[in-house]
Amino acid sequence: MPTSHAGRRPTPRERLATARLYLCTDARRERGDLAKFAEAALSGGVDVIQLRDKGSAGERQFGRIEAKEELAALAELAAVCRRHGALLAVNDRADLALASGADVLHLGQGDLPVHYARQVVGPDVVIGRSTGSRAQAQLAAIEEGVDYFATGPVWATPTKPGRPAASLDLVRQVAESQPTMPWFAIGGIDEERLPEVLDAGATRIVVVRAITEARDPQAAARSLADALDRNIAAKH
Ligand SMILES: Cc1ncc(COP(=O)(O)OP(=O)(O)O)c(N)n1
Ligand SMILES: Cc1nc(C(=O)O)sc1CCOP(=O)(O)O
Ligand SMILES: [Mg+2]
Repeated sequence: MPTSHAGRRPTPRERLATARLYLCTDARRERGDLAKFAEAALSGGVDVIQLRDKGSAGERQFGRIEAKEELAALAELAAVCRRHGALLAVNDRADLALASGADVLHLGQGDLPVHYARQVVGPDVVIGRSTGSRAQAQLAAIEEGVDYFATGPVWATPTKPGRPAASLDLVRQVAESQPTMPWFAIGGIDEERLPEVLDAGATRIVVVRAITEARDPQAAARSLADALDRNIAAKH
């Protein structure tokens, strides 16, 4: 547990300030190995883990996760995150962020407006925003109550079907606008493509398949985290 902030546990916002690798995962209902998977990903260097379970079309089909099951999965993740000093994020639902004691609530463009979400989760929970264009990113960067934003999809991705690629140009534009809040590139990013994202000016990324579908999630997270660290070190 990091205790560099005058011996006390750093706040979610303080931990966000240094976060560079953000993972979204489903509840792994098919495999039943959520805690083990999260342990591997966090050991590999993931800073933020978001539960994002919209259902799956695997061998056994799962619909979108229900609230009670989502809370149980969040409790499993919370225990692992606590051990690693990592941030736990809830997707879409302010009520579940409050109920689970999560550190982060991530809101899309169609989700609850931020000022209502803030009333539900309180002042200390980090709130993130999805953006898919330069205009949305510019708004999010100054939106009251928002602590970080994600921008993409950089490449079209089966994880978010039907969403056309925003391209590396969006990453370049956002980087050039020098937002003062943390921002992450998302969508189609893996170890192979990471150098292009970093060249375009991102220093933080969100991934799904690059870790959830890796044969060795810990090694996959480690490779991404190391590359992000090298990039940050080269900029100083
Ligand atoms: C960190 C992060 N960034 C973007 C998203 C996408 O959010 P949204 O646009 O609301 O889409 P869904 O994930 O809800 O399908 C995210 N979840 N997390
Ligand atoms: C959940 C999500 N949101 C996106 C956005 O652009 O807002 S792209 C995305 C999926 C990213 O998955 P992968 O790393 O497997 O490509
Ligand atoms: Mg959403």
